Formats: sequence, structure tokens, C-alpha cells
Amino acid sequence: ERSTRTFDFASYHTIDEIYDWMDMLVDDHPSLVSKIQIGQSYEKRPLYVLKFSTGGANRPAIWLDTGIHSREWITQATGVWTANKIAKEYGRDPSITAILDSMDIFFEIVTNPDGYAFTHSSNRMWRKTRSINAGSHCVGVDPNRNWDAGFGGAGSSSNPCSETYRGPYPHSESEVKAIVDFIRSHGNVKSVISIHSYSQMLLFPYGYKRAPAPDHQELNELAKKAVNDLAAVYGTKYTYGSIVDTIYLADGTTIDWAYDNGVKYSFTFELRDTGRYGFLLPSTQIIPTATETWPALLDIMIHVLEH
Ligand SMILES: CS(=N)(=N)C[C@@H](Cc1ccccc1)C(=O)O
Ligand SMILES: [Zn+2]
Repeated sequence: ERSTRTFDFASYHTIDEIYDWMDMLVDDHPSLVSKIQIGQSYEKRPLYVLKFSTGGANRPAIWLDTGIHSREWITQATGVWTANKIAKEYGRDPSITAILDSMDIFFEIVTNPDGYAFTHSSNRMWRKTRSINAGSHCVGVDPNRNWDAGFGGAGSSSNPCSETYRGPYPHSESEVKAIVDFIRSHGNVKSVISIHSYSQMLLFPYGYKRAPAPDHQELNELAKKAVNDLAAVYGTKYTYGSIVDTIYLADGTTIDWAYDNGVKYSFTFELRDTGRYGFLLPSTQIIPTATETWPALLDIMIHVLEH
């Protein structure tokens, strides 16, 4: 019967193939992995989150998301590989075993399902949600400008036709609101890692203001260690720092909202590459990208465990 052992991690997959794989992962690791639904998309697709837990009740948790920008296909593919790695290595790798013996991991792989389906059916370069904007013929909101963190500033657009359209109000997008509600109701999330592509960067707050975060020093040191361990695998070079210092002013973003809501260890990865292929990264780079990112993710999760 089909199992995760026959799944092709070296190819890009449709939303249905990924959702089927999620059920295989749960079937293959019934005492560790479960699938929860945190809401539904604008077009009524389920928003599934994989929960990795070895017990307890409401343990300290780490939130991971990929694919919030639907065209960043390397991130959903890296998410699938990484979720499988977490399940496979529990009980073998001492780091992930220690992490899961004390904390839970929540992993949303297809965070923008409507956009992802649209990149397969109609427009490979679609980034935003697929919500209808009243009074405009332009569709969608940038789900990485819609969060209630510096919302409506110069690091986003009020134009529905813009790729960085912030939406009519904070958390207007059901895909964003579902995560907000989940993290608020959980109440014990210690880290949010939101994975994007491309640029090869490891970013931390703030994006909506130039002032350094109170925890800038600690986050910067951790980012430095993580990018060094990433580079040690194949030599892939990342830059790192606060969003505004490292890439540009951006408001209403996932990790600024998380940080301002008490989630100290909030990071965004911008995975491969630096522009040669961009969003159209060849599938041959899926496993190398996921493999090099794994030690960096472990560095962050171990730091959370130890602090
Ligand atoms: C190429 S991209 N769209 N992934 C770049 C991404 C940079 C960013 C990440 C996190 C927080 C703020 C800003 C964005 O503009 O949303
Ligand atoms: Zn992105």
C-alpha cells in the first residue's frame, strides 16, 4: 500500500498529492503525528496543520509554515521533506528527540492553498490569496502584509492590484486569521518560523520599523550560528539580520506579528536561490535545499528548548 516510503520527495507536487501524503505520514507514525484543521481558505479548501507530539497537554510549541506565498514552491517541497524528516528521526537523532520529548511542533505546509492551486492551474507566478477585492478587478491580498503588526505602513500597498496589497483590514484573510486564532488559543507558542523563497536570507523582526527588536542581540547570534551550519552542508551562503536591515521595509508580516504577541523566537527563511532560477527553482534542488536547511532549523529549535 502507498506509504511515505514511496513518495517522491524530489519532485514538486499538487495540493491533492501533498494532502494525500499528509494522511500517509499520519498512518506511518500514528503515535507521533496527527493532522488538525485550523480553518478554511477563501475558496473553502481545508487549512491542515501537522501536529508532532509525544504527549503532555499544551506543551511549549514551535510553529512552522511554508507556502504562504504560493509561487514559492521550494518552500512547500522543503516542508514535506522536513516534516517527513522530523517523523523519521524522532527516536534516532538526539536533537529532534530531545525537542519532541519536551515540546510540540505544529507545521502548516500548504498555508495558501487557493494560491497554490492557482499556480498549478492558471498562473505559476501567483503570490497572494485568491480573495475578491470589492470595487477592484484585481484579486488577492498579500498574506505577508495582512497581519496586525505595523499594518498599513509604507512597507505595504493599499492598491488591490499590487503584489504587496495589505488587504482591507488586519487579518482580513481567512488563511491569516486561522493562524492568528490558533496561536492565540494555544497560548504557549515559543517560536514561529515562516519559510519563504528566494534570496538565501535568515530574517528576524522588525520589518515595520527600523528600531532594533529588544532581543536583537540574541536573535542575531542565533541566526549567525544557523546560517553557518547551513553553509557547512554544501557551501550555500545566507545573509542574516533584521528584516528592515537585510531586505527592505515590510509591514503586516507574520513574524513581526508573532514577535509583538510574545513569540520571541520568530524567524523567516528565504530559501534558495539568489535569482538565477528564483521561484522556478529546478526540482533537482529540492532535496539539497531541504537537507542544508535542516541543521539550521535544528539550531533554532534546540535554542528554544534550552531557553
Ligand atoms: C520574495 S518574498 N516575497 N518571499 C520576500 C519577503 C521578504 C520578507 C519576509 C518576511 C518578513 C518581511 C519580508 C516579502 O516581501 O514578503
Ligand atoms: Zn515570500
